[in-house]
Amino acid sequence: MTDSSTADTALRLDGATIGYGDVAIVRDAHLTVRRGEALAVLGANGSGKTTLSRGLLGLAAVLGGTVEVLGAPVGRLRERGRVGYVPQRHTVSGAMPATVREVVGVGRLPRLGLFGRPGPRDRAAVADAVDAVGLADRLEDPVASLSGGQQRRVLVARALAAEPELLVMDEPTAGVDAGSQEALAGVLARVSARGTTLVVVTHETGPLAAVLSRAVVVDSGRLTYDGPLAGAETLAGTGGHHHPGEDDGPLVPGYRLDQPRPAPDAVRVRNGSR
Ligand SMILES: Nc1ncnc2c1ncn2[C@@H]1O[C@H](COP(=O)(O)OP(=O)(O)OP(=O)(O)O)[C@@H](O)[C@H]1O
Repeated sequence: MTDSSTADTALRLDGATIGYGDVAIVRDAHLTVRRGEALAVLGANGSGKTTLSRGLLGLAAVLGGTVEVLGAPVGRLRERGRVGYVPQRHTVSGAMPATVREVVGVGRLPRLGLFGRPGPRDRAAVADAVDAVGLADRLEDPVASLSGGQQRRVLVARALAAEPELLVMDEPTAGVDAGSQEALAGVLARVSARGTTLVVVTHETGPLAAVLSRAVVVDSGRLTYDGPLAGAETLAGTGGHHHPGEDDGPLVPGYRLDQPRPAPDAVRVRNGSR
């Protein structure tokens, strides 16, 4: 528990257990994120990172404790545009005959009133979002004609178009070409500088290390680290039993946990589906 006032708090998890149906994946998580922070969520494959991020959006169930987002219990936030989401491994369907402007325009819909029509401010927000991800010259192009990395940038722009106060991104750099990774890092730096709170689930902090100041590590559904990004390297994926010098490589910068790793000497925390 902290003394942070609600107005300064973007996220508050208090003993939060998050999962699907009645299966708990993330257990007893305590976390307070102030507005404007840029948080990395690190951890091995299957540790529960995505589930944690989906819990912030009401896409996974809160089975215990509380999850508050922008001052309201998750799911109770009335203006949906205040929270943006870029889901995992998602590119725009190649079959979708839509232009970049159209796809990004969809992201603006939560900000339009009921029966609302886009006005100049909405059009400017869409153009700004596309500009921010470096695709202004592709505005009228079919998204299907873009590379995978560019399509991910379109999805980031779609989330930015609503001018969210909190932006949750799941593996934004995974499978993205180097040019797009650099562009994304620049976008996130600018968005963060504007005061938007960022939560970025990632396997590889390298491309975004300059943007992400704080990290939590999820290990078998438990938060095992919360602190500076640089300090996460001794804990992520090892349940806190890492010994310096072990041959499992640094996490930061350029850390990857998707490669086979030697088992830590201590028994890992039970992989909990309960
Ligand atoms: N919709 C679902 N229903 C039930 N269980 C699920 C569901 N989605 C994920 N899980 C389970 O939750 C656990 C954690 O998965 P999650 O996707 O949150 O991990 P992750 O850390 O994001 O992994 P990755 O890095 O591989 O994406 C896994 O055991 C997975 O099988």
